[in-house]
Amino acid sequence: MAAANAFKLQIEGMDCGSCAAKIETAMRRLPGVADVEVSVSAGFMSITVDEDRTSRETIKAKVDSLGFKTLDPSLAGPADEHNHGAHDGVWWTSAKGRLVLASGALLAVAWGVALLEPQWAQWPYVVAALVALVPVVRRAVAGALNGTPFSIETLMSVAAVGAIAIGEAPEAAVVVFLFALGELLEGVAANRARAGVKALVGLIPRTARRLRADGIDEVAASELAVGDVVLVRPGDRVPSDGTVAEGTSEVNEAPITGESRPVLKEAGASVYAGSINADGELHVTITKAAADNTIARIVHMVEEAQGSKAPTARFIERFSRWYTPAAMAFALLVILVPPLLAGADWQTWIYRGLAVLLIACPCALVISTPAAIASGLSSGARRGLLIKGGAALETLGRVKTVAFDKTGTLTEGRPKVVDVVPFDASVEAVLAKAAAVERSSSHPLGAAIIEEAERLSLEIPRTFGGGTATPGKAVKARLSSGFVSVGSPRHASEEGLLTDAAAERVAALESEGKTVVVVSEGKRLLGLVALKDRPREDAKAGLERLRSLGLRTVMLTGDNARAAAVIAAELGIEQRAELLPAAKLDAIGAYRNEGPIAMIGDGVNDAPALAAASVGVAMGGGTDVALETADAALLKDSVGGVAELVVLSRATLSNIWTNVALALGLKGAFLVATLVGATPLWMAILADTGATVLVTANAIRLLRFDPSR
Ligand SMILES: Nc1ncnc2c1ncn2[C@@H]1O[C@H](COP(=O)(O)OP(=O)(O)OP(=O)(O)O)[C@@H](O)[C@H]1O
Ligand SMILES: [Zn+2]
Repeated sequence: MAAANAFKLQIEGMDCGSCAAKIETAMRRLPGVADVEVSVSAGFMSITVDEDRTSRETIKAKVDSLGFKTLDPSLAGPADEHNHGAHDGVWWTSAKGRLVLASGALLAVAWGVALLEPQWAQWPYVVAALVALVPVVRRAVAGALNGTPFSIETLMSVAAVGAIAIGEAPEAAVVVFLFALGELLEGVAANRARAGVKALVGLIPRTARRLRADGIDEVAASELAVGDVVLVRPGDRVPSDGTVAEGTSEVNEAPITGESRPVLKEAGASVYAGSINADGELHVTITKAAADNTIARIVHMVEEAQGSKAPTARFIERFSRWYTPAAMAFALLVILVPPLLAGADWQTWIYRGLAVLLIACPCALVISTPAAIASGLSSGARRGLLIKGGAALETLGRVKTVAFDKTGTLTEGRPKVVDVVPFDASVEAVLAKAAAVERSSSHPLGAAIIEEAERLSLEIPRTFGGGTATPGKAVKARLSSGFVSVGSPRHASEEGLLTDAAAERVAALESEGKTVVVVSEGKRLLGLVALKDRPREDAKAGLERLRSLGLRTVMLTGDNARAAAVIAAELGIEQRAELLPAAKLDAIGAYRNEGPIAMIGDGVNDAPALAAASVGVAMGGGTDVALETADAALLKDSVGGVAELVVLSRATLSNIWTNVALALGLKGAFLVATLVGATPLWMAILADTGATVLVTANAIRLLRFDPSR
């Protein structure tokens, strides 16, 4: 069976960003490899390969031969089982850590020998340099054999061997030690970011109290099955996603939404694994197995997102591909030109050329972007701002216009019936027939009508065959008395159903900010139902903050123009109303021509609009739809979260540029200093290792960044 298989390998030891390119190049040279993507920040490789042509073992052996270590996540157990990746142990237990220790110790010994017996000192330094150099040279050779001759390791090997050759062994030893130290540090930012998100899973309790007919079992939370009922006492964390079967309590959902404000939960409400039950006892019916819990999926999504490369990261990777050979060529010129053309001293210029090689090392530059993005995504996830990749994050940071859907986004999405105006039927008949038709619709207006009919204990008639909905217009179904349609006044007047008197009533209701639907049977107008939705509590403040960020805000709605104008005026936002679904897409397209646009919707009936925008953001407290549909999701129901998303994305972008400037600036300064002979070799490596430290520290700052201020 010839099967192209896609699988993932966890890879340990990828700290310098160019490692990814090196592995990808080597993989593409293997037979049967269709697709490969390596993520340094997430520490894994996704590969699609025909396993008849190249086996999984060969692939692993190949990756290992390049100087990394592979772990098979499918062998390591499910993702939530403390599969904390390679870097969880203390640093000195890792291969890189041990190398740093060994190389540092040898360096110290050599230094001691130099103090006591200066004439012997050269040799201990050579040993110290070679020991730390062996793994580097091995990786350089493996890279060269697999299609990446110009790697960071090549730069390093040439520089160190060259230094030993010209009798500068002490400097060579310090340089390889600092290089090893830099490599150890390079993973720190990404690891901190990864650990920050993983910690969320740690909030799920390990055990649960499962209710049985005759008592309570204490079971592992991972063993809970859908349908089990568990007891959650005050102070306990919810062990798995579920719905409240019994009891009332305030629950803190901070692990999901990032907002530690108690939410009242009653029978029927959903609760999420990891949230804390504050005051009452709850019986919760489990609806998700451990691996499908919302919080586990969020962590998984963030890890995937950290793995996908942002455009800037791709650019820098491509850049470093020609950068390294160019740097080597430049170093060669530095060595050759002054002695040959100006008769300068060879020893001096070889020394300076080698320093140029070290300065040219691109590690700091290569990690500048992924380190910042990993931190930014992680920081967001812990505040209920879920961004599904570096590309979405970059777009969010550049957005010019923010468009909002009205229902369920700017408003609470729970409209209430406020007036029923009967024409050719009783109030009860209008509501009951409308409710019957709306049963086949998922529209919030429909839900409100059904709720009102039920509140009045009306008998809702039966329908024959399903209903048919015309999105943005109406929904229709057949009752025993005939075809009943519930729809927008505009649709009704197109159908010639609206009398002048009715149209006047509609206009009057609409200018009070209400949404009116027309209920008709055949060609007979039965009546009108007016509904009203409330703006979200923080809608006004949230929009103001967006405008203070220099963004244009606009509300796009299918609702009537009068009601839209009333709400828009209240919130202070531009509006476009009576947009049929296709017209919404056109409007988004038009804004998009002027610059990147973000569309915010509830993800339920506006998925096409979210997809049409430069970046789609779904808002809806941890619902599945919100999680799956868009490029980003707000896990808290707040308009203010949109501004936080933009602020966080902008901060991440500027963090990236600070990193790039730090890396390039430091290199530039060292380059000048070296050419005029002011920098010794061992200091030249600081141009890269030092920059790596600065870049890492700067990226980590994002983890503590608070976008709500
Ligand atoms: N199931 C339905 N029942 C009654 N009226 C409907 C239904 N579906 C659509 N309509 C009518 O069409 C209009 C536009 O609907 P549409 O779904 O496009 O917008 P919306 O969801 O109400 O508002 P927004 O676009 O802000 O989310 C509604 O205001 C209503 O008058
Ligand atoms: Zn480097």
